[in-house]
Amino acid sequence: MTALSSLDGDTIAAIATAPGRGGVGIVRLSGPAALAIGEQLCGRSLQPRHAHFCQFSDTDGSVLDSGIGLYFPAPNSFTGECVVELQGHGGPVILDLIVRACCNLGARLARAGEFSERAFLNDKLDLAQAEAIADLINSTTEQAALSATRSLQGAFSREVDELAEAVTRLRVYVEAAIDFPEEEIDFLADGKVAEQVTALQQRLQQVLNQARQGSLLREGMKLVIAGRPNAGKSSLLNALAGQDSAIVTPIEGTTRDVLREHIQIDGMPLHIVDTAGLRESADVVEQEGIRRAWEEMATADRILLVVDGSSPDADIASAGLWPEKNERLGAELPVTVIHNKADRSGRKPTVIQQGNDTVIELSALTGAGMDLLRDHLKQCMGYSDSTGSQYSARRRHLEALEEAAEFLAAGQEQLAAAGAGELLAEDLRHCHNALGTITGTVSSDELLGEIFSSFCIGK
Ligand SMILES: Nc1nc2c(c(=O)[nH]1)N(C=O)[C@@H](CNc1ccc(C(=O)N[C@@H](CCC(=O)O)C(=O)O)cc1)CN2
Repeated sequence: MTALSSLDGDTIAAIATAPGRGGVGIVRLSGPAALAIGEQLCGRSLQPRHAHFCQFSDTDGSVLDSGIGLYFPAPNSFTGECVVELQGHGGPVILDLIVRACCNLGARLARAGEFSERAFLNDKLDLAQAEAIADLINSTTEQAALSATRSLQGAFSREVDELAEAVTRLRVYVEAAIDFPEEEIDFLADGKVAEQVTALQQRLQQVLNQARQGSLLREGMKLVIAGRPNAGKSSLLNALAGQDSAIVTPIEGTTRDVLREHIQIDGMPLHIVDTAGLRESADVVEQEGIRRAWEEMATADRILLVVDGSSPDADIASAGLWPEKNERLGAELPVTVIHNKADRSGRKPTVIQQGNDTVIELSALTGAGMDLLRDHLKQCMGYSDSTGSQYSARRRHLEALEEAAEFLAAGQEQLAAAGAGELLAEDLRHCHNALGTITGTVSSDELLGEIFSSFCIGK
């Protein structure tokens, strides 16, 4: 882990614009010596927040480039430190020369994410906002980009902070009640503490639902297509992807390895994995493909179990996989059974709810029923394109929210079972800490290192 959780007083430099060629390229300096280095390079004094056109000169006086010098005095800058931008021409060689000149004057090369990390450590951004910067830069759909912008502007952090404050208020009340042991039970009942915990749980659930949607936009849903050979798995992949990415033949066992496709359904990113047909096989290559199929299923957000619906034993064929599935992956798997080949079975495209299982009749060949499947997948993931996501979120945030919810539930149980204020107070404290890891009021060097080192250099 290289990232530091404290500021080291160094002045850092890096190219802030994308690698490669562009009209303009920016070298950014941040730290106490940024102004001195910037003024030396620009050969003139820099007024705060003024764009100065100047020649950027090396230490030996030779002109490297001409461009704009821009000075943001601390603390009113992106990092909260003294920042100087040298906006030159966007060529990789010339920008490297400018960075090198900065380093010759006392700056050092910035690590990945170090500008954002400094902005975080100087309280310019909280952790969720800093993560939103990376998510904005890396977003692949319009929806994902706009929700990352909302997170960057603090929409998600505000919700989390409000929750954390409400948890603290309640904890303070409960702790005060503990200080009066003989009246504790009354205090807890009078304050309607149980009701307040329930209200908190509901609010947390709302934030969690929003965050799930936001995380989905970033991470995408993993959909694994599985089933017996020749059920039409690859045709289903092609129908979803809208192109012939999988080789479809009538020969059993055509897909021997896993095939991956990335698509989006109304802005919801989907990682589709097509797998080898599940059957007993003596062929070692096929066996390996089948082993990988099970491996992919174990980490799926949803499995589409494809069955040849035109075969008289369609139901048996799907049921036939279950003992094996339960044995290998456990019973709690998100599965949708696809009765494919509706064009041959003559059944109408429909969605049927069978207990916990959903069965969809469709034809990957003609496309009949594919819309039902797409709607079903959006529904499964709680994705609605009409509302869009209010903000972006990461898996890390979901885990923290889930942990916070578990502590609230545990606290609620303590209260119901024993009216025990102390245990509730302790659960509320843990709940608060879990929420704090989202915005970074609670963080470790390790977590910060992990987050910022995955940013690009110059960010
Ligand atoms: N040229 C340039 N463009 C850029 C950036 C940059 O660093 N340089 N950004 C880099 O990511 C993004 C914009 N983000 C920024 C965030 C804060 C401040 C800043 O100076 N904040 C001060 C002053 C605020 C004010 O005057 O209202 C502050 O917060 O105190 C600048 C850029 C995108 N565009």
